[in-house]
Amino acid sequence: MLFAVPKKGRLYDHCLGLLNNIGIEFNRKPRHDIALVSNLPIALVFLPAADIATYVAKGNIDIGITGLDIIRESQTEEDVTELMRLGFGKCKLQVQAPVASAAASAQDLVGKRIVTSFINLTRKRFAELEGVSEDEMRTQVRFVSGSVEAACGLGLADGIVDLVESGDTMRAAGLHAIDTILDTESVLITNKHMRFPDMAQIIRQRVEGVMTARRFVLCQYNIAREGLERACAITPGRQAPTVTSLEQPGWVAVSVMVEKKQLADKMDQLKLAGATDILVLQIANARA
Ligand SMILES: Nc1ncnc2c1ncn2[C@@H]1O[C@H](COP(=O)(O)OP(=O)(O)OP(=O)(O)O)[C@@H](O)[C@H]1O
Ligand SMILES: O=P(O)(O)OC[C@H]1O[C@H](OP(=O)(O)OP(=O)(O)O)[C@H](O)[C@@H]1O
Repeated sequence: MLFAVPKKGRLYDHCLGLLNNIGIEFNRKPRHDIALVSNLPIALVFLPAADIATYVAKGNIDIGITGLDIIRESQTEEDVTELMRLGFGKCKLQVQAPVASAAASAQDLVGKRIVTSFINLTRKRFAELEGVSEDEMRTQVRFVSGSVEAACGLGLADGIVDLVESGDTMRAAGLHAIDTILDTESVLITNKHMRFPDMAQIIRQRVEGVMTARRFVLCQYNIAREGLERACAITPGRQAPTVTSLEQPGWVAVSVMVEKKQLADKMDQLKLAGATDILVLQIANARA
């Protein structure tokens, strides 16, 4: 099975970390864009993130990781199957204009000059704003391959469409966002005629396990049996809490998965409900 991974850029480190966490072992020789996995029948193919959706859609690659923005821009959503969102590479594709200009909404840029690396999504958005087909639109959309944020300052554009995460690049260029075209993140994709469905399922389950482990912690606490019902309502767990007896009569120990973002609140509530010795343990991996 051929598995495409971004060869550089924003997604590269995240992808290497993920491959490591799902137990994929490989040795990539310098300047080689293909690496055999030693413990599964998989070859990793390192490609520009921007091309991965096309390779997967056409069936030249079986499974891959890329951004949702790239899937939409390459117009491959009909041919690729999203296996799961991966929670990294999160950012927004936004229309931006110079802070010093009069443009306060994307509508104000209709008929003007827009520069972007996302030609198709930009044309679609401005055709919508103009209420005409893309062939009839007045707005001029020009492609540049990088450093898009420089285009307004250099006089090539009245506005740009580019990705924004922290907003630092945009602010440093004297721009501000006036419209959001897409919220994007990394996605694990395959194609409609996947040649190795069993292997894809294994990869999906492993990734799911890693993501669950990142999202949840294991919370353990002791509670008097009469407080158990209230405590279980606070921490119902994914399926149900594990309850074991303590040597101390009338007391039980509870072990339960809790979402990290709710943890502090849940611990406060458990304390109020009479729980003691509340411990929190990291989960290294998980499988439902
Ligand atoms: N600032 C960002 N924050 C989060 N994710 C981003 C950010 N910039 C890009 N991405 C995601 O990473 C993908 C690849 O972008 P990146 O700029 O790293 O590409 P690249 O392969 O280095 O290409 P290029 O040479 O054109 O910059 C994007 O399509 C998007 O999904
Ligand atoms: O909101 P921020 O956190 O500043 O991130 C946004 C920047 O990140 C991306 O570019 P990248 O740095 O990957 O380089 P590029 O311009 O060469 O694509 C994007 O094109 C923006 O320029």
